[in-house]
Amino acid sequence: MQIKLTKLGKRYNYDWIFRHLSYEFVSGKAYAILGYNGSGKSTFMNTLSGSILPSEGSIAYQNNSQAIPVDEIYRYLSFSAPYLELVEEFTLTELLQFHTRFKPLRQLTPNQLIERMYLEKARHKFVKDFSSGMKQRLKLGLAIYTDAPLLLLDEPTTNLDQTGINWYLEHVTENRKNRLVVVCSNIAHEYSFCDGTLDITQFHPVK
Ligand SMILES: Nc1ncnc2c1ncn2[C@@H]1O[C@H](COP(=O)(O)OP(=O)(O)OP(=O)(O)O)[C@@H](O)[C@H]1O
Repeated sequence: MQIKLTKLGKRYNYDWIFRHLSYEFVSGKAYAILGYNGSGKSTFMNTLSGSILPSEGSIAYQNNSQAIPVDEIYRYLSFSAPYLELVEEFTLTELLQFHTRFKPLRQLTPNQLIERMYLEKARHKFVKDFSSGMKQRLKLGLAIYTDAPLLLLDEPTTNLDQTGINWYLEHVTENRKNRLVVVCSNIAHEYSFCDGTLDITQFHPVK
């Protein structure tokens, strides 16, 4: 997966969130999008995922040298973010059955994923009854272990304790090979494994 951004800009009403942003993301590398709260990291991530359209400039996606139109890019990505909801009315087993109908896992069964997330005891529990840390481990497990060449992680260690943070770092680093990984963060340990950084504040328009 390769993503080329050319003079990309996004504004809400009269406010430019970022502008004149040209950058290239290449497969096999991990990148951190940095910036303080409210600086535009999530807006950038949502533009990258194709869920919001840029106000100016362009994004070109390529997978195995084949151009992917923006309205198809959702097929190639997995995404975890605090603002993306799990289907809470399902039990864990039902949720995994549902998820894998749309997106396959990376060479493991739903049962093996449950074990890898240390959620065996919650197999038949409704997701709405999970603790916030369990929900976050589930979101990350689904994103990291979905077979997609583009992995997008916004604030990945939200609600995780130190054990959960170590778990995230172990699994994301084990599963980043041959993929493009983009992490939005302002916490150093979340992106310690990244090869490149992009500071979104450098693309704020000068007032
Ligand atoms: N739909 C929207 N309409 C208008 N303004 C918006 C909208 N979404 C985000 N914004 C504004 O865009 C700016 C950047 O928000 P964004 O959520 O991208 O920042 P962030 O860097 O991800 O913040 P945080 O670290 O707090 O998650 C903020 O000023 C926010 O109010």
